[in-house]
Amino acid sequence: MTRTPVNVTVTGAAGQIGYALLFRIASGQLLGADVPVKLNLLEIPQGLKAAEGTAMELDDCAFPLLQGIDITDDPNVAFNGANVALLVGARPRTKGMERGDLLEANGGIFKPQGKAINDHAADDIKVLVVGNPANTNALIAQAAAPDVPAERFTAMTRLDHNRALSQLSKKTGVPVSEISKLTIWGNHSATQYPDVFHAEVAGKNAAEVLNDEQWLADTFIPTVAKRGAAIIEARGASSAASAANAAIDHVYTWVNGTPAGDWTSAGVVSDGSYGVAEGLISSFPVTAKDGKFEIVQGLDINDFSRARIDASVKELEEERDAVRGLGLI
Ligand SMILES: NC(=O)c1ccc[n+]([C@@H]2O[C@H](COP(=O)([O-])OP(=O)(O)OC[C@H]3O[C@@H](n4cnc5c(N)ncnc54)[C@H](O)[C@@H]3O)[C@@H](O)[C@H]2O)c1
Ligand SMILES: O=C(O)C[C@H](O)C(=O)O
Repeated sequence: MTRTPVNVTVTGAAGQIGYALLFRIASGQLLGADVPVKLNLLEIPQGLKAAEGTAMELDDCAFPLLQGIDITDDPNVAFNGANVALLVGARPRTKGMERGDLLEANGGIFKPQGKAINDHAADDIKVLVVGNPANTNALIAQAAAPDVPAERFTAMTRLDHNRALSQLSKKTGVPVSEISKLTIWGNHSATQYPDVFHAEVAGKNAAEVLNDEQWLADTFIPTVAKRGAAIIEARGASSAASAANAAIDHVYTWVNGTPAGDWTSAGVVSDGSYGVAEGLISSFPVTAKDGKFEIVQGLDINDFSRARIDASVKELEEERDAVRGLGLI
């Protein structure tokens, strides 16, 4: 193997998403089957021992692409030279915690991590925030990294995108491989808006194929938007393997590009497109080319979509204002 390994930093490495993610990264699914990787795992002190156990298992897989594993509880060490950073570790909401408390607790994680990325990561750093509230955590990290181009900070809505693909496939009987141009707009929360109006199902407009606004409003949108809660209810724990899968999809697409004639969804810094306030990290339809996401331009937004996009963006604005009030951005 002559190629220099890509440094991939994963935070929350000892958590359930970490466990589903690390083996796939090490086997080449994140970046490509010919790209060697070095893993840097960041955990809090209580998580270090479990992370060491996972590293032992990674060793035991003898992955040809895995060129080393470092484990630390110091963000300055974990992000040193990082080319890709997956920010998974976050503070979950616990009993009695208000929304402001949750944002503040996560600010205490994502602000120093953003600063460590600013000070120590490689020039080509790409950041994906998975830990919730993902969009606003990404905003906090991005604001703490003024020397890194803002567009390198992204938030994960690919899981929502994949959930929407699957629901549409079930409804229409058309395989997911023949569904394109779906969009998740807004926040990775229950206000998100999965939009089929530009989607194609076996080459035909999805909304016309469905011809059922009631199903969209009463079944499809809530099923996708509340899927995270449904998984927690069923499993007693939040989605892990599907979240790890979406993180793999997000970064693989970012690095290797979207297929011709299709797009995906990602939380990216708004440039004001579609009336989304500039600077918010909101989900958009995006293409990826040459290692860059670009917001798909020129889509007609009907009244049904406009109201739902605006509602989710309003929630993002409220979260932004709350973290601004807390001095986190
Ligand atoms: N965006 C999405 O689509 C999506 C989907 C599923 C889950 N999530 C979110 O991902 C996050 C992780 O989920 P999980 O199931 O792996 O949780 P988990 O509780 O199993 O693991 C989280 C890990 O993060 C670690 N951690 C906490 N603070 C840290 C810090 N400051 N630095 C490094 N590590 C830290 C913890 O020790 C723990 O090992 C949660 O916030 C969850 O809500 C997001
Ligand atoms: O962790 C959660 O609250 C749910 C998660 O974001 C998901 O969409 O599965």
